Amino acid sequence: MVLYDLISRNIKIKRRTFVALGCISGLANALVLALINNVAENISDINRENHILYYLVLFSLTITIYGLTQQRLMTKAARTVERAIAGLRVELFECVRYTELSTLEKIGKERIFNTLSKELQTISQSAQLFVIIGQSITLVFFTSLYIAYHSFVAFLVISVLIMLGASIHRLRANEIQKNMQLSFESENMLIQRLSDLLDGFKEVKLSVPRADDLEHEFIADSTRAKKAKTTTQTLFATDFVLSQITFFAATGAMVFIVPMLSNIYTEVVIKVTTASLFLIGPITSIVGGIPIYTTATEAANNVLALENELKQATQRTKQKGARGGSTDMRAFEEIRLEGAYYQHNRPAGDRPFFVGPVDLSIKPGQITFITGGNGSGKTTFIRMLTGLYELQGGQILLNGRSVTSGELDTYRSLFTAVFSDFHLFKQLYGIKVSSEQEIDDWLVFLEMNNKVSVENSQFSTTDLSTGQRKRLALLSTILENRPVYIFDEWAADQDPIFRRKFYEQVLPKLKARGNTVIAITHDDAYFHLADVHLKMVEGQLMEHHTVENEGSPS
Ligand SMILES: Nc1ncnc2c1ncn2[C@@H]1O[C@H](COP(=O)(O)OP(=O)(O)OP(=O)(O)O)[C@@H](O)[C@H]1O
Repeated sequence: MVLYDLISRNIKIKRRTFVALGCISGLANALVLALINNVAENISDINRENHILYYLVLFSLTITIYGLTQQRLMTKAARTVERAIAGLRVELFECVRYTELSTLEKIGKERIFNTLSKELQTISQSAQLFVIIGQSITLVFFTSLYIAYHSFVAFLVISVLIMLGASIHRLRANEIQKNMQLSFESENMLIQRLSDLLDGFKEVKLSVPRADDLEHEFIADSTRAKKAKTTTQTLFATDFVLSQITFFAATGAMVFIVPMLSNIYTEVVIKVTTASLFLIGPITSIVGGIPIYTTATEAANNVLALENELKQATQRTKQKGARGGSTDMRAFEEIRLEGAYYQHNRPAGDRPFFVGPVDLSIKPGQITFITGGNGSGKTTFIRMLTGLYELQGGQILLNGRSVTSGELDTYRSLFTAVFSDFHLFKQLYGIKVSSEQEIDDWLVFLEMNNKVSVENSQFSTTDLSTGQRKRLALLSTILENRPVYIFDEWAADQDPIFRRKFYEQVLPKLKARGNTVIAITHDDAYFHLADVHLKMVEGQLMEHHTVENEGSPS
């Protein structure tokens, strides 16, 4: 049911149309049986009375009706499921988009990739199965009616045995579900190992022990996935065989048991036996479809679980209706942190790392440098300041007014950043450029005009050195023209000449434009260019003294 609920959540399923088409197709299918039985039984009479053409036309008509309704049913089901999947995909994308960074870090990108690709695909592949199972159930229903019409005892016997077969699967549903969950988790790990291999390809190529170890872990995860899947498939295979045996028992019962329980004629025995044999197709479809249905149900559970986790963090922001992108923040008078605090929880036994409490005031047009040792908390602090991490204590005041969690999206649109682990978007998403000339001028200024051009809001290439890619990331932020610029060790990958240009020309240009700059840097040769110089030591902002007597952290 969870699968049906997920699919029908956002789209209106025309249940009546499906039921009507299913009934017509199932009935047509059962009629084929009745016709064949009838013609076989009365073939000599039919031939004598020249009625064979009549039956042939009826037979052709029945299979035509079956073909048309079945085709329509399958197309409709595929369309419905694909529409639902398309909606779900966008919904999940939106959930990820609106979720908080800390939630994303907790969930892990492997699970998101796996759910958005494989799990949705599994659900999509189950579309035709719904039709086949639904239609098979209809067929079993009509054939059972046909049997009941000829012998109620035969109907009872076959019903009991079919129910017995169905209950075999239910008995082991929990074990199947447990193994499926195990294989989903192992597959998430496999994606992580594969990312390690691809993202860290160079490092892996350089170290045989690392490559061996990685492969060893990959094989272990793969074996775990294989075991879980094999166990599931074995359970399904056993179920299938047991169900088939039950079914053969039902057919056998038609000739061995039913005549003993009731006084029926030979031709009735033949009819109910033929009918029960006719059930083999639909029952095989139903039993054979159970693994796909169960896999799809499990996939639906995984989609829902991920969505719930994402929504818990997202709902609050969305409900309050704040959307950063739609608000154009061009100016601020002061950003003030009061007692700002954030704590990273770490595995049991490890001491949590916290930054704060931080008290700080940032004024427009100020250039602030932040220095500090590795792991001292600079990046965490920047994430707190920019609203990427929601504060666990204290508050952010924008122009004297406290920023609520619902306003974080709007608040975040004050900032643009090139992080140390920056991502260069090939397309300039969400950036409106006033003129092509502006881009060309900046490309010349950043000494990138001979390497890259921008056409249709896209960089002609991003296959560049890290330093060059960083210059393009810088260009993107410049074109965004947000009030506050964050640079996390931006100049670290630049040659000395461009490094100088960054500190002595880019930063002053931004300042002249009225932009505020907060840069994490260790380039002590340029410390004198900062208005404010802060130092992070073990999560505490220290030695925050002014450099040129302009602006000071409070
Ligand atoms: N997502 C996280 N979960 C748990 N701990 C984290 C997380 N991110 C950072 N930390 C821990 O917080 C501490 C501070 O990390 P942070 O990245 O803020 O330091 P940093 O000063 O920017 O370091 P670096 O100069 O090396 O980039 C580190 O000890 C790190 O292990």
